[in-house]
Amino acid sequence: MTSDTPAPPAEAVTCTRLAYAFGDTRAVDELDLAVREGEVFGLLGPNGAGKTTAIRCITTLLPVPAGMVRVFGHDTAKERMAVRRLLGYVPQQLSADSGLTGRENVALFARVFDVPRRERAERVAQALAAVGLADAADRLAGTYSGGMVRRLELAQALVSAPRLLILDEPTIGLDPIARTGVWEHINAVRAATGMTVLVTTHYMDEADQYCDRVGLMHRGRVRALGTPAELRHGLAERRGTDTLPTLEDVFRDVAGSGLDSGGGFRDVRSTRRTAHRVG
Ligand SMILES: Nc1ncnc2c1ncn2[C@@H]1O[C@H](COP(=O)(O)OP(=O)(O)OP(=O)(O)O)[C@@H](O)[C@H]1O
Repeated sequence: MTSDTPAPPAEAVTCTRLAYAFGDTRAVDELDLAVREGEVFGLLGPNGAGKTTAIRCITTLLPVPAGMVRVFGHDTAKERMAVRRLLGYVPQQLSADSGLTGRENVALFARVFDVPRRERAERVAQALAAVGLADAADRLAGTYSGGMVRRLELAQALVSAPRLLILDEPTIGLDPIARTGVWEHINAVRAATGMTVLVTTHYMDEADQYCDRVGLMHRGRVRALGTPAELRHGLAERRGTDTLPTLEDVFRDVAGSGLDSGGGFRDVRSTRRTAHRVG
């Protein structure tokens, strides 16, 4: 490569033929995926597509029985601790404690992730401010709204200053205003730090609006990959239509009839009801 050729973006996450099965269920089926450094990448799919299982392999919470996963070049099977130090993870399950204040919750994560003691108080305050919770920091998390709880969990993941932030369904169960609030804070932090964000969602409209690129996952594999605009224009061209299809149309096109039997997007009943569970 000559010196004036720009280097291709480094890969934050690389999955090569990643497979994971629960008994006879192939949750992840030879998945190939590359997330570029600095992008917001959306892994989209209906319930059961294999998104959470893939994410758990990437975070090292599940082993990699077949294939390979690398995070910033580190093999998750061989360098588990190195990988864990690079990432912040907000799981679908509640990770905040209702009996602690927002500040105490974030401080707990700062201790677990070995943030140096002398920096802790400032880093905790910065993480809370980054998600708009500075004023509510000393209230019990049990008094927070669903959107505030999600932002608190975001602060918990951010306090270790990760290079890769992984969010599993960050807006599930939230009302539209709270969903927008969560995304605005994710974007602001990304813009300020340049961190890579890998997010799973089944909300196609959010992915369209907030993700740089998306991978449409169905039955354990990514079936289409690109920017939301590329995928939508690609389908319009294939159909020879002037009306721009939605990302959900694209998904239905690549998943075919299998989508209806496997669960669509509109009938997803899964609501996290975060505030209720914290309270
Ligand atoms: N612990 C488990 N034991 C058995 N089967 C599982 C387990 N976890 C997931 N599965 C199955 O693996 C497949 C993929 O599930 P996964 O949770 O990864 O999908 P998902 O796309 O994240 O869906 P959701 O949005 O509902 O979380 C599904 O068929 C699911 O039923």
